[in-house]
Amino acid sequence: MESAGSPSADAAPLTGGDVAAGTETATTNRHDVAVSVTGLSKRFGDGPTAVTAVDDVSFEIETGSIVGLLGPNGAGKTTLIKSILGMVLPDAGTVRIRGIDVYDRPREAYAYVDAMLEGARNDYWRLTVRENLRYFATISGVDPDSVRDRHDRLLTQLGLEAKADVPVRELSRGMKQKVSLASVLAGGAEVVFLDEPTLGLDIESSRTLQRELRRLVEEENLTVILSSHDMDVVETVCDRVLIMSDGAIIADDTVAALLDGTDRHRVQIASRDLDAAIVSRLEDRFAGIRVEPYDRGNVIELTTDSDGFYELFDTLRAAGVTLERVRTIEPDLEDVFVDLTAVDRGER
Ligand SMILES: Nc1ncnc2c1ncn2[C@@H]1O[C@H](COP(=O)(O)OP(=O)(O)OP(=O)(O)O)[C@@H](O)[C@H]1O
Repeated sequence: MESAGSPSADAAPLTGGDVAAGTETATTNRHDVAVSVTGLSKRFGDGPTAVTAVDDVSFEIETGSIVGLLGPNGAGKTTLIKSILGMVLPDAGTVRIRGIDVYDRPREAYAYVDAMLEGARNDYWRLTVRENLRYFATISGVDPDSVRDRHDRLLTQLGLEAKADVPVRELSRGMKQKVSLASVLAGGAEVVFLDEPTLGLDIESSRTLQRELRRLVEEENLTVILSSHDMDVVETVCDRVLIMSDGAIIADDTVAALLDGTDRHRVQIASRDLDAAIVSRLEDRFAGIRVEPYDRGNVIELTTDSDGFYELFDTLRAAGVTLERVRTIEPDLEDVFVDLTAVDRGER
């Protein structure tokens, strides 16, 4: 594992110190910003096959908030998170955690941070659940006896109380996932990175976990950076969303603003006149259309922009289709995501 603490000599110089003065006063005043990333770039390889995984990315994350990181496969999310965590050495850029430059003062900066990557972390399967929490508190530099109340609360909130003294290897996958999350939170980290935290959890466990995250953010000022392909989780739990595409951040806003700003409209239309020929014409024009039988006709559901919306109704009118049932459906984060990433790839 590469470490931010020992940048290799051939790495391009980092721009540490450009953003804040680095004085104690500047550092203290910046504590409302938990994470600050400036001009971060990372390329893999050389020549024509080189990939720019992270391309001059800058953002700040406010203390006591949950920020979702979304993007299609290969967008650069993992590279970005690993660069912030010092597991990948970026070619350029600055990362500060609570005002402390992670490349200049890694020990201090990362003292506040913990992470769960790829949906899990290395819990010790032979140790019990509680022993794991004590172990991870200890390696975070915290006396486990001093955070016993926190551990009790985590065990209760995550439904692990009855399993506290059971070795982790005997637990179900979902339970292990919860132990992973509890371990990340066990040492009192103030900033946590969670990659796919709800992967493999049943709906109930996923909701419990989401509630617990919100509680920790609201009551304990925890800061969470969460990446997930589950849009429902992101929409429900995040204060703000960063959407990445091709190494760049193409949207950075609250969930509400992203939903308000989207030109995506989802509509469901049922008619006995929607026969196979018309459905086929619509399928040629609108990608991702859903079709189900309805009486002698069909019910169709599709998502499109304003122009597509007008075109749809013009087509139906021209074909003499009687609209028996029309239902518009509020766009969700998935619609916004598809819209923005399609525009970025030049597909719309
Ligand atoms: N170690 C590496 N060596 C070479 N290329 C890499 C390496 N790690 C990532 N990449 C490339 O960098 C780009 C971004 O990858 P990254 O894993 O950061 O994306 P991601 O958004 O996390 O994707 P996913 O959602 O699939 O996990 C991809 O083109 C990937 O192939």
